[in-house]
Amino acid sequence: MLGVIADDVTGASDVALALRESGLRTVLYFGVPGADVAPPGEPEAVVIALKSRMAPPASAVRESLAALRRLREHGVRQVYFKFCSTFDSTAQGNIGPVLDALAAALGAPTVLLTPSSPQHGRTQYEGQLFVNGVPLAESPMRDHPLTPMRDSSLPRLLRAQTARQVGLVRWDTVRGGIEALRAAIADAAGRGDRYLLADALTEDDLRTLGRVAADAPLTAGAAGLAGGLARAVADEAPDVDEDGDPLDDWPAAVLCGSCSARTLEQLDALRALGRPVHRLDPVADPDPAALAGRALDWYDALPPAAPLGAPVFHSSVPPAQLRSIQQVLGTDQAAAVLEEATGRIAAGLVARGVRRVIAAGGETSGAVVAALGVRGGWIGRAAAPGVPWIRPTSGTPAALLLKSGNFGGPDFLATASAPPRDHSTAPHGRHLGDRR
Ligand SMILES: Nc1ncnc2c1ncn2[C@@H]1O[C@H](COP(=O)(O)OP(=O)(O)OP(=O)(O)O)[C@@H](O)[C@H]1O
Ligand SMILES: O=C(O)[C@@H](O)C(=O)CO
Repeated sequence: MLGVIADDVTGASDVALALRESGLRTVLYFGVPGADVAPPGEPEAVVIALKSRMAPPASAVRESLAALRRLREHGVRQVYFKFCSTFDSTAQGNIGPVLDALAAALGAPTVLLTPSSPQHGRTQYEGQLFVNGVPLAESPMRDHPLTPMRDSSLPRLLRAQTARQVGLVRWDTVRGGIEALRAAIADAAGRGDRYLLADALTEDDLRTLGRVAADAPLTAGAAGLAGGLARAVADEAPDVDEDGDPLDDWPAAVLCGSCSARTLEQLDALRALGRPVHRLDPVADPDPAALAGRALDWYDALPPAAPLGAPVFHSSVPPAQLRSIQQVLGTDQAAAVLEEATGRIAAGLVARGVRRVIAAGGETSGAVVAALGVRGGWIGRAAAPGVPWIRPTSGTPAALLLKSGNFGGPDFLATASAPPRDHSTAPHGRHLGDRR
């Protein structure tokens, strides 16, 4: 069984989908499951979603080691550490410190890793990370609210976070095939390299890397290499788990905390459709309970049977406006207020009958999952690459769609939250009663 430790919840659903699509029966947990929780069915992969990306390094390490212990108790011998395909992290971590701790605990002499995820437009070449062909530091990630990425060199980024030796596996070596790659890894290990950042431009490259890492105790990266690894170890055609799929007529709501360029575009598409949109302004109302209360009052006042479509709650603003809000409240305080308010809104919406909760942003989704008390879920159909519907096994009757900030096309949120085709259903479900 393959065990995955993911540093945020949208990343966890992204990697869980990649594993499922590569043929492994996959179960997803939010947070480290209790010792008494046995995985349902007979999964071939277990993903544990942490919310450790932005945590202080010491607690990210503690949480990751707790996840590792639980995975080992479930019989996992091979571990994948899932971090963001845009290497979201600070100079202190948490990718380096978590890798150091996992590698030590698993006795992994060298660790192969890459954030490359071509299906999401992320590629690594000569150690540089590209986002849709643009160097990371020139992509919209340079304006990320919590982890602005201002360097595209992966070796430099990782070296700032670990004392261990970082090496590079160049693309021509990867293209040279399995044997050349194995020899290059052995050479690098002989030179003392502990982390090997592997160039990868295509799914084929990731499959080659996956085959070489198929027996390694620890591998790391984004969903791309996890898929390559899964394809190397899976021996059956992909299974499809219908249990994760919500019905199209379940009342939906959209909650956006991501300020990514793509999420802003998706919000514009929702506005263009005339969807009811409510903005959360943490400066006007820095008390999360009051901010959430006002949002739910707005929802309660919407005309129940008008075909307005799913309501949208968001705090997403363009970079300049974001900076001025952060200057007033402080970055962490603004995020904390908004995340708590968003969680409260999600819980209030589910209590009012919403059964499809669509959240944009990893931290935001983490807050939603925590507020709904969801501990685990089955992976359903993909609404977009890397974005599966999740059917929780506990905590809420609602299906969840947890979208990484940058994922999905411009119409993704509109399509995913589309009202049922026949408009006889109430737009946000207060007449629908209990579903399925
Ligand atoms: N108007 C705002 N002012 C200040 N902070 C905000 C504002 N809107 C959102 N935020 C915060 O910015 C952070 C956005 O991070 P989040 O992980 O949710 O999105 P993302 O980084 O775009 O997504 P991903 O991690 O999936 O790529 C959250 O902590 C959110 O609360
Ligand atoms: O790898 C990615 O880009 C995503 O799965 C993610 O982690 C965003 O938070």
